[in-house]
Amino acid sequence: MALLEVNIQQAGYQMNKGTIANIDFSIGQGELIGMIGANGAGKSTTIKAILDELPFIEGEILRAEGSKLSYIPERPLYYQELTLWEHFEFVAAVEELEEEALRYAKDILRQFRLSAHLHEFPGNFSKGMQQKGMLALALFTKPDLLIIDEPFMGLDPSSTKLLLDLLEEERSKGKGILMCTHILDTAQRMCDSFIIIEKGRMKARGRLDEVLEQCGAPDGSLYSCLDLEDEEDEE
Ligand SMILES: Nc1ncnc2c1ncn2[C@@H]1O[C@H](COP(=O)(O)OP(=O)(O)OP(=O)(O)O)[C@@H](O)[C@H]1O
Repeated sequence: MALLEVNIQQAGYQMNKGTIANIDFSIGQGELIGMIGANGAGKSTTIKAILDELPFIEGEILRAEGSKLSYIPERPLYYQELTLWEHFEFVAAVEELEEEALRYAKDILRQFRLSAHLHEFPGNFSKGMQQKGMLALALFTKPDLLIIDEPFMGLDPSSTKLLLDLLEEERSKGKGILMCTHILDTAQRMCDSFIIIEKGRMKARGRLDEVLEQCGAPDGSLYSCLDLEDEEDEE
């Protein structure tokens, strides 16, 4: 079976008031899916539904038995009283990870040029450093399924390149990845398939040529799929 099957009839922040509706897709091994949509379209809400963090959901979210999920939120979240490295030790203890996982963590942190900051508090890091720390925390647990909200936010070009390489490596090992991003040209190059969300509904789903066809722009790009007028301030 797929790593994740999502079938949301309706879900939202208030009982019986759906912010998102009719969203269904699945993620298989080695698949990288891009979730695309304007600000306020419902991408983060869809992720919250998958993580079972919404007060109200009608539908079904099925995970492959025993599969491990890592989620990287849009805004980095750290424990105030722990240093960067203590976060890794804490997660390793809670998840009963082998010593090998901590070695892998050190390797990712070195590549992200965070080795000199292991014993500092992430609350004092720059935005990009905080984001890299979160990415390393998600990756070192070796999840089967990775859900990432805006992974490129705040990353400098070399960190972006490194992240792209790491995601590619994870995918080649059979991991499934769901990524929300506004960086459309990168998404278009990297992702196997796309989910286009507009006003809380799934406007299109499939490979690039399929979503472009469904958006009525067979010769366009992902930009053509976004109704750029569809911002939250529209009444
Ligand atoms: N905690 C919340 N309570 C009530 N409504 C919310 C909450 N969070 C988001 N919403 C609303 O749900 C709708 C979808 O928001 P969501 O955060 O899913 O958008 P998004 O596609 O992730 O946007 P962005 O690209 O800006 O991150 C918006 O109208 C937003 O105002």
